[in-house]
Amino acid sequence: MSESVRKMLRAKLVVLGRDNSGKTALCVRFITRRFIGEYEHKREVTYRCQKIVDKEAIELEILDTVNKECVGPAASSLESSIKWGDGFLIIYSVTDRSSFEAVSRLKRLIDHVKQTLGIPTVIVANKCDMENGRVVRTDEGQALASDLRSVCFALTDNSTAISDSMK
Ligand SMILES: Nc1nc2c(ncn2[C@@H]2O[C@H](COP(=O)(O)OP(=O)(O)OP(=O)(O)O)[C@@H](O)[C@H]2O)c(=O)[nH]1
Repeated sequence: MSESVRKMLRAKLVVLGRDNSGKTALCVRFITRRFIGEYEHKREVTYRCQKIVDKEAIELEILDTVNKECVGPAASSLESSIKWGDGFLIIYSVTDRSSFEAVSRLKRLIDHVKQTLGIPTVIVANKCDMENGRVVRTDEGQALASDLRSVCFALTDNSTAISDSMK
């Protein structure tokens, strides 16, 4: 098939994680390549953008969720978001242990809803610039990612490192 008629690949990504872990900051940074301090935090937003992945253009839809618990009234909304997604980013803050503990629960829910263990999931350790406030060690993040058969990235959303890793 010629390049011009070839359909563009599409993927739907869902960004999950506890409140204040940095989901929106990460999405905004990914889309705009800038760290922006002021933005709408408490709203679920779907971003659309095109990126080049492995030399191929891909149209991404990125769902930035608001914090939803795996149990209780918000659970069905969380499950709907998971059903919608093709791939997942689970983000925690290295300064907040409860956000780290939420990662396993979210990953288990993804596996349960998708009924398979092979769903692409990346775990993101965020706020690595806040070394003084760190309560989750790097090796804990790596061990968890390995337990959950996921990839783990350490990021800080307001450094240049992220823009390089996310180009
Ligand atoms: N120092 C530092 N602050 C960050 C980083 N990422 C996000 N923040 C800040 O952390 C706060 C929470 O970030 P958000 O992106 O709103 O977090 P969220 O997960 O979307 O939060 P909810 O909307 O409550 O679910 C904001 O004040 C951000 O500016 C980071 O890498 N380093």
